[in-house]
Amino acid sequence: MNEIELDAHAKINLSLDVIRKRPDGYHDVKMIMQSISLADRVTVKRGADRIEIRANVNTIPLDERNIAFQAWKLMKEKFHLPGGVSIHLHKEIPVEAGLAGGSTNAAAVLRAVNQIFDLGLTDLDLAKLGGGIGADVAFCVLGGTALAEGIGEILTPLLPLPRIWLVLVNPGFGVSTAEIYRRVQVEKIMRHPDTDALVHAVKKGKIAGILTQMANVLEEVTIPMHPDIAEIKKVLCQAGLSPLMSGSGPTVFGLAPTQEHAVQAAQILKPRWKTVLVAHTI
Ligand SMILES: C[C@@](CO)(OP(=O)(O)O)[C@H](O)COP(=O)(O)OP(=O)(O)OC[C@H]1O[C@@H](n2ccc(N)nc2=O)[C@H](O)[C@@H]1O
Ligand SMILES: Nc1ncnc2c1ncn2[C@@H]1O[C@H](COP(=O)(O)OP(=O)(O)O)[C@@H](O)[C@H]1O
Repeated sequence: MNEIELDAHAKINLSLDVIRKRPDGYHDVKMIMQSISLADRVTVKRGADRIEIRANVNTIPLDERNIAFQAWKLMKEKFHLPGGVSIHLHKEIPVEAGLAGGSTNAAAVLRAVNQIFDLGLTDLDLAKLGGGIGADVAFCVLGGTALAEGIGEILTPLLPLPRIWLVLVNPGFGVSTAEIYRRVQVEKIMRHPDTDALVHAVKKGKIAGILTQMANVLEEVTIPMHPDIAEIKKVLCQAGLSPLMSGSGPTVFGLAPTQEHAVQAAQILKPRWKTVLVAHTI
């Protein structure tokens, strides 16, 4: 096999708690992660002795700063792979959006290289390798619903949820994850999510329990910097959806009772915000 094309799914955080700042500057977190249907299309092709990255957008770097490049470099060095690859990223996931757009591209490259070079690695092997590239990469390899701890790389898979429809609203500007974590003051966090209660609700597939427990402590940092996010949450609430900021933001997702409800709410929101998408949990 010389070429492989994969869907690289985005994630949302049904909850996000920051526990402490670590001596290495990273933060220990506790989050419930959920893969969603929104996806980039990643094509990896075996090629001459170099790496080439192309994309359908001009908002991401196409050199060694691209996390897909780092994923290939890791695999090439670790497994002494011959030659190079050409990678095409068809981005559908907004950039710097809190949806793990970069991490999921890296995860797709790990999976594709494993198949193209017939390395025989398991998803768990790949997730472990991914943890060395970025905090969210391990989850993006495994996908589904999971409790993430450590810096995000220690994963406990949870039972898949029934399909939940959602509306994603992205205001059209990016947020730097590093900057948001730099500004977090753990001792000043007002409301920590009850992660155990949320895990329980997820295990029971109780959507009502999930809705009441969803919380993201990074909202306390990102929203004062970008009040647009509070406005999006308000409008989603008025449309009958349960809203939460994903990751470090700025994308807000709203859980809808039905697909029709999500589609109708999205129609109302579309004229106002740069990107409004209907998706579902997978
Ligand atoms: C906030 C979350 C929630 O899922 O997602 P996004 O908003 O990025 O999608 C993640 O914790 C983001 O994970 P990811 O985006 O992979 O982080 P990385 O590239 O490894 O780190 C970017 C920077 O964020 C900070 N960082 C990241 C993760 C973490 N647990 N503690 C941190 O302090 C570090 O300063 C790091 O240099
Ligand atoms: N393949 C990629 N796709 C998206 N962003 C990338 C990629 N490679 C590197 N980046 C960089 O990663 C940073 C975070 O982007 P992204 O992963 O989309 O956001 P988030 O961490 O909020 O989910 C941005 O500065 C972006 O330029």
